[in-house]
Amino acid sequence: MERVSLWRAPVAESPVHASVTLPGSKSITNRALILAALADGPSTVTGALRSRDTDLMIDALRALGVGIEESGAATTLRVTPGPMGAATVDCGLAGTVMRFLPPVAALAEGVVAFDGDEQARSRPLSTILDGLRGLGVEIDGDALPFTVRGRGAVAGGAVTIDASGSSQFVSGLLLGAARFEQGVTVHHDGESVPSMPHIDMTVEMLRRAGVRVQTPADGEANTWRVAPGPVTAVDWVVEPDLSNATPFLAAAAVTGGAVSVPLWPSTTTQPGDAIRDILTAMGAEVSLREGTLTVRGPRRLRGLDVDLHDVGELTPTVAALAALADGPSTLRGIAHLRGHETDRLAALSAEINGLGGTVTETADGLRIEPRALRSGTWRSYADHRMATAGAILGLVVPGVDVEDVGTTAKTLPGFENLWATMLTPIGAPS
Ligand SMILES: O=C(O)C1=C[C@@H](OP(=O)(O)O)[C@@H](O)[C@H](O)C1
Ligand SMILES: C=C(OP(=O)(O)O)C(=O)O
Repeated sequence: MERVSLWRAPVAESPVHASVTLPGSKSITNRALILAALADGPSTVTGALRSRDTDLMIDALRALGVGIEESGAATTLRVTPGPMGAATVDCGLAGTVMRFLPPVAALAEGVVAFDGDEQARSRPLSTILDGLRGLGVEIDGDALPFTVRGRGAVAGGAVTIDASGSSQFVSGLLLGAARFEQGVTVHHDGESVPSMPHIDMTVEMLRRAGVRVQTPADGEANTWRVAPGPVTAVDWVVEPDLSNATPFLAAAAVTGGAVSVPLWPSTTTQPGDAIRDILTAMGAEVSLREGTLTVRGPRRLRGLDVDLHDVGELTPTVAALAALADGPSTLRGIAHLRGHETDRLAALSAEINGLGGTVTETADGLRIEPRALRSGTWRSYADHRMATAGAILGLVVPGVDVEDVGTTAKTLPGFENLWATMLTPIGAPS
């Protein structure tokens, strides 16, 4: 039987005081790579995240025929578009790869075969594959593995999809659409679309690349339109990953310490920015001064009732915080998390309850009653954010063994070292 590695989450012996610099955003990096691959000339991506999800994107684009070279540093990439042809794409467990690349593959001349991790085969995908079929693309399959029969051109046009399962269905269709003959008009019909800031990120980056985009804010409800036209090469500068900053900020909140994250953008479409309001609502003191975000933990962490529909990515961090609060919490609006890396609602309730907590799943979220937690194994389910949630609990619950902490490499390689450095008292030898 395969042995799963266990990582004993370090306990914070005293309130955590640290400054933590985070690598680039996964979501911005993978969008920049796609837009650079479709651009009318070479682009650079500075501050790119290098992690499993972004390296899978790089490998896939290279396989399609795009030139991607490191320029001086691994985080500075020079991207040179080229003729795209037949390729094999490994999506791993990356939603951004499995949903953003099929429209790009449709523009290649040749068969592009997609596959990914076993666990990725159950992530929702048919919405975007059917959407592409509606735009004239030939695809075999409805989930991983599937094949796109690229013909070097896509007709494009209007398509109606139900994107209530993932914002990435909308983002994926929009990102490639300037290169479709008629562009695209995506109309959403269904329950509300989650993770809207991520669609705003897509729109903002398309506009920065000179693409004309209409959004529901321009008047037509639930409708996004991308005009056909060139994608301008841009020198992208990637912001730090604010979602990956949240476990570190949570460390201040649960230990009554102070953690700073430099280079916090003053305005951003990253959903991680919402952690400021969430931690404030839980009683922490949060300040953003001269580009550095600082969280000072409260003496008592309050429970909260919060709708995370727009920022579902933050749920594992918020659930860990809630499990350590002094009153009950309700996290709502996140039914779509059942289709994330794992069913995060089931995983969070099983694991917190496994440590003695009281968490119940609701139709669209979690209800968390704080309890004194005890030691135990914390399963990660190949989910980077499950692993970091276990690390947060382990700061104050001795004896939490996180399974497969290496899964954090999906978006944050070297997480354990960053975590250990955060816990090293300032001035102590590291
Ligand atoms: O477009 C993106 O970069 C992302 C969109 C969101 O997906 P969902 O809309 O499926 O939640 C988010 O959770 C994911 O981590 C990244
Ligand atoms: C949902 C997530 O990832 P993905 O991009 O694989 O959907 C996430 O990072 O929380």
